[in-house]
Amino acid sequence: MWLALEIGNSRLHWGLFTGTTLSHTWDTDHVAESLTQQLCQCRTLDDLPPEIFPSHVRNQQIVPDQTPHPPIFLASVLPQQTAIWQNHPHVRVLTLEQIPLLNMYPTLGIDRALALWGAGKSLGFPMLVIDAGTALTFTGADTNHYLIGGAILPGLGLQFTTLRQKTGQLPQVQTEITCLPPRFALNTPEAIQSGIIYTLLAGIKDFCLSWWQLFPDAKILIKGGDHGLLLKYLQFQFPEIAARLIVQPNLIFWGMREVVKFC
Ligand SMILES: Nc1ncnc2c1ncn2[C@@H]1O[C@H](COP(=O)(O)OP(=O)(O)O)[C@@H](O)[C@H]1O
Ligand SMILES: CC(C)(COP(=O)(O)O)[C@@H](O)C(=O)NCCC(=O)O
Ligand SMILES: [K+]
Repeated sequence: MWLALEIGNSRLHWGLFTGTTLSHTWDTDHVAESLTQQLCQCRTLDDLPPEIFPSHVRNQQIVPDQTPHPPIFLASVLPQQTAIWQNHPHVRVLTLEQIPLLNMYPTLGIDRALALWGAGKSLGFPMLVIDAGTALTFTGADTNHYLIGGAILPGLGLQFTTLRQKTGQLPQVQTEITCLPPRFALNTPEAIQSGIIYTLLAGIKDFCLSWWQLFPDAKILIKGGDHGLLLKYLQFQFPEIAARLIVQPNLIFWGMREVVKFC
């Protein structure tokens, strides 16, 4: 048994594996430094505090009582959180060197590399992964596992939040709406929704078309906290693109499973 922990910019993503079988996933908030001591002293899974091992997972009784603390394989894009976890006796920090993708650059996010590796190994290369997380990223590799590259932009939630935080009179607006706003809006909330959502959708469409120009018929997978919303909006606006995207929220864990096999 082992735990997979991905530390993203918004939250922690957990996976519980038995061998290569992913049995449970859950998300938690980032960990406060004050919890570090307590974490280091946990000897069994049950010792883990509810902030880490929430009751809705614990109550499923997926692990017998007194199960020794399993190793935690950690992939993080947040140095402050890595610092909190890396001295934990059960934590093993994964690095880019362990991922067999070719042509990676040193500052590539390990979340992007792992998701792409997991997607490609499971469903075949060429592969493009769209991660609709805090940031929205595109990351692609060709048939030879050679990183073609990608792009990074503020994610859906972040676009709304930044607009509010960095302006004098723009409100926080709902990211979740039941139908698309009018393109040319006559009130502030809908003008913000129109601007962010239509440009994001046009951008996603453009990246997908560019990918299919390079690799006709190649797969595109989508994941991340906002994948559901973006896909829903995409279905309204560009249904033919939406129909070709494959949803797989657990790509990171697929990638970690591939890498951990060799640890
Ligand atoms: N329960 C939630 N907590 C935080 N963010 C959420 C939640 N549900 C959806 N989101 C959306 O998901 C985005 C973060 O995506 P996620 O993949 O969890 O992030 P990361 O991997 O970067 O930590 C947020 O910007 C927000 O718009
Ligand atoms: C682009 C990211 C911020 C995405 O992080 P996320 O939104 O998934 O939390 C992260 O992958 C990162 O810090 N990357 C380093 C730069 C790069 O990949 O080129
Ligand atoms: K992520």
